[in-house]
Amino acid sequence: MMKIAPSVLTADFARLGDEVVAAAKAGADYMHLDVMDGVFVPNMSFGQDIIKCLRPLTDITFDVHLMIVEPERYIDEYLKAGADILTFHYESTERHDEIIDRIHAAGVRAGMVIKPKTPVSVLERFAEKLDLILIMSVEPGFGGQSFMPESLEKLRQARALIEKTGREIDLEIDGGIKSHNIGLVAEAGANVAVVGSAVYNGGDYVENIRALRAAAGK
Ligand SMILES: O=C(CO)[C@H](O)[C@H](O)COP(=O)(O)O
Ligand SMILES: [Fe+2]
Repeated sequence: MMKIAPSVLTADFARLGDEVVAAAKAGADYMHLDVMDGVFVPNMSFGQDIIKCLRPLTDITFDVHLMIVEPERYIDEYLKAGADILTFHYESTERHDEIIDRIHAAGVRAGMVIKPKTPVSVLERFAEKLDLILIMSVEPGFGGQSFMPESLEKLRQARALIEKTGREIDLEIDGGIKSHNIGLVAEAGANVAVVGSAVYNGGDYVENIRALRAAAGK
């Protein structure tokens, strides 16, 4: 079953709480929260205080995607704010093992994400302890970009890596996912689809999520 993780990046930030609750009620599996610092990516979004305010509004799984340099500086803040899955970029730090261990020590699931130009092979030495692998199918920083088809091969490689571990690891895809390509990413091995604009940019959220799930074909 494909999990749908709406990204609030293109939601109405003036009504952020309502937007999160609406997607959760519309049948989302995870809520994908994109944190950007204006340094790791050329854009800023929101930080731990906003997530802390959203936390009491819903019990949906908070899937936090950190796009910040040296995430080791802020990990504890996001753990306290209520992340259920905390995912950081391979490219953003040199302290990968320490970060994963600190996330696990808080009883939270740890994820690692790679940008489009980073090969899946960098994940090999961490796969044994990751709970989620995230493949970016756009350059991180902005919602509403087009899906990069090269990421299908990376999904296949990441799925093979996950199978080698014999562990249950979510394989998530993020960027440009719509009804017309969600079936392809499902076939390539993704079991979690981040969907920003296809949920929040118009239409009814229940219908948008239902259409994506149907198009995923699983
Ligand atoms: O991490 C992200 C961008 O860096 C977002 O999660 C992603 O872009 C979602 O938006 P859309 O589905 O509109 O592409
Ligand atoms: Fe994201």
